[in-house]
Amino acid sequence: MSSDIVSFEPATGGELWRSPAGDVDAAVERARRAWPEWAAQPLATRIELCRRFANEVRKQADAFAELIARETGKPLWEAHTEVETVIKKVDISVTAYAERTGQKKLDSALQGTAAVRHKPHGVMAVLGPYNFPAHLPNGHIVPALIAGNVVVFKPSEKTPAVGEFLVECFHRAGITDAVVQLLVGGPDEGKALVAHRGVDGVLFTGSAQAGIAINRKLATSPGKIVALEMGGNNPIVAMDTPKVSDAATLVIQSAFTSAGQRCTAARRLIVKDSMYDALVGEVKALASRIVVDEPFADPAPFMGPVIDNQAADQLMESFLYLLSNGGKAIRHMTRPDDDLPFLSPAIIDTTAMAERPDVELFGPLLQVIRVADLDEGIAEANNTRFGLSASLIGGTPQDYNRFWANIRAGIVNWNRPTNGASSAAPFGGIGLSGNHRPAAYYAADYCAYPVASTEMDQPRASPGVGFRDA
Ligand SMILES: NC(=O)c1ccc[n+]([C@@H]2O[C@H](COP(=O)([O-])OP(=O)(O)OC[C@H]3O[C@@H](n4cnc5c(N)ncnc54)[C@H](O)[C@@H]3O)[C@@H](O)[C@H]2O)c1
Ligand SMILES: O=CCC[C@H](NC(=O)CCC(=O)O)C(=O)O
Repeated sequence: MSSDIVSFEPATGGELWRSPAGDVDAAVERARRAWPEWAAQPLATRIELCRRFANEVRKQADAFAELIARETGKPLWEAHTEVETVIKKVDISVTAYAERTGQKKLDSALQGTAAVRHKPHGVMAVLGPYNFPAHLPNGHIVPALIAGNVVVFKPSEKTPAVGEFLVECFHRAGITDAVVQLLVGGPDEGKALVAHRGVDGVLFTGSAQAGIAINRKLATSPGKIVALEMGGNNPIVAMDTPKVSDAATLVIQSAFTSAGQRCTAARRLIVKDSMYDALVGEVKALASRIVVDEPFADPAPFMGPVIDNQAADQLMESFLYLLSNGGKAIRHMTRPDDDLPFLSPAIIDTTAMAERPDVELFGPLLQVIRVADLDEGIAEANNTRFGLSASLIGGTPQDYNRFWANIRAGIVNWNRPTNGASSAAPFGGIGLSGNHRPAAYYAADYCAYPVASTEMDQPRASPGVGFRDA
């Protein structure tokens, strides 16, 4: 018998929400029964219901943002931006469905009509992370529904209250609670859902560790579509620029927005020797001005706590590991209260480390690596098994062309942060960051499969060669 799923407010440690884990078999069976009717609805009806969902979210925007801020610890202003992306996802997904999975027909007098159309897969399991508990699962759920799938959504065990709120908005919009179901649970329920024979697809956002476990589990189930959106060890490479202050701001935004809890956060500032003193000095000065506080504080903080004490402990340990293995602290990681997961933004020069661990340190911890030139910078940036996002700061258009051509990542930017990716573009990485099924605008691709047909309204055929005369 599994125990309750309980979520806590990171900023206070107080209990926020509690419920027993859900029944995986019952949820999948219910979804299977609901699928034929949902898939048979005209596309226009499914779109209309999703638009009503967006309206419901808009009506509840303040309450939703407040809950996101409480359950994740992110500042209220940032939680509001998450709610906005949830709303905007509907229009973007409608356009994406039409553009990427629309119908195509080619008429030919001899062969009839050649048509390409798309069909939904069936029951989609959506597994969500805690850092964007509404926006990222929603980025799978909405395209899946538009394409005609039904959804069993298991939110992160750390953010079930936001998951529940999101699902209730679908229900209030008139999408039944069999078409979008909430499944409360942790990794055990996640594993059971992934392996369930009634599930046709798994749309996962989370750590590389869990994504790899899912990939392994489904190695003998080629019939299930699997989209894995995982983490990164993202580089921001700084070459020469006279705009040091802007460059430093981009570095700070890349590394420390959401307390560094973004898959696209910059983990490594790779900086050309000639820029090192000026840029790192400015980044350090700006980092020391960052306000870290609880989500509703006035003045508003730049960042809140990390998700829980366990995450804070691991980040402190990682900082100390880097420090005791050749790293030089530029700005120490501090934790004012051992009982709460508030961390100060930390910066450490790891140039002298013989072996830098190629892991995702999911928090406000930026490593700095000094390089001689762009070629060394690109080589260092590619020195990772991940490949989600990468930015070049400064340099010339020729430098950016070289960077773009040689960097291994699904998102490559110039004089822009590594994070803050657009929902109107594909969003995904290579290596340990994803399995070549990018989300956001390209989510339409994995929510439906193409069916090719040739069609005539009457049987018409000639026997062809190799027949004797009748
Ligand atoms: N690429 C992206 O789009 C993207 C976006 C946001 C977050 N992330 C990544 O997510 C991570 C942070 O989120 P998290 O800690 O909640 O991730 P996580 O991997 O711990 O959990 C994600 C979800 O998977 C479930 N789960 C865990 N193990 C499972 C298993 N073996 N089988 C099935 N389900 C399992 C969890 O219960 C949760 O719902 C970071 O690594 C971050 O980079 C990636
Ligand atoms: O934490 C990971 C995602 C962060 C965010 N990316 C997106 O919002 C992608 C767009 C989408 O999925 O619609 C970022 O890059 O900051």
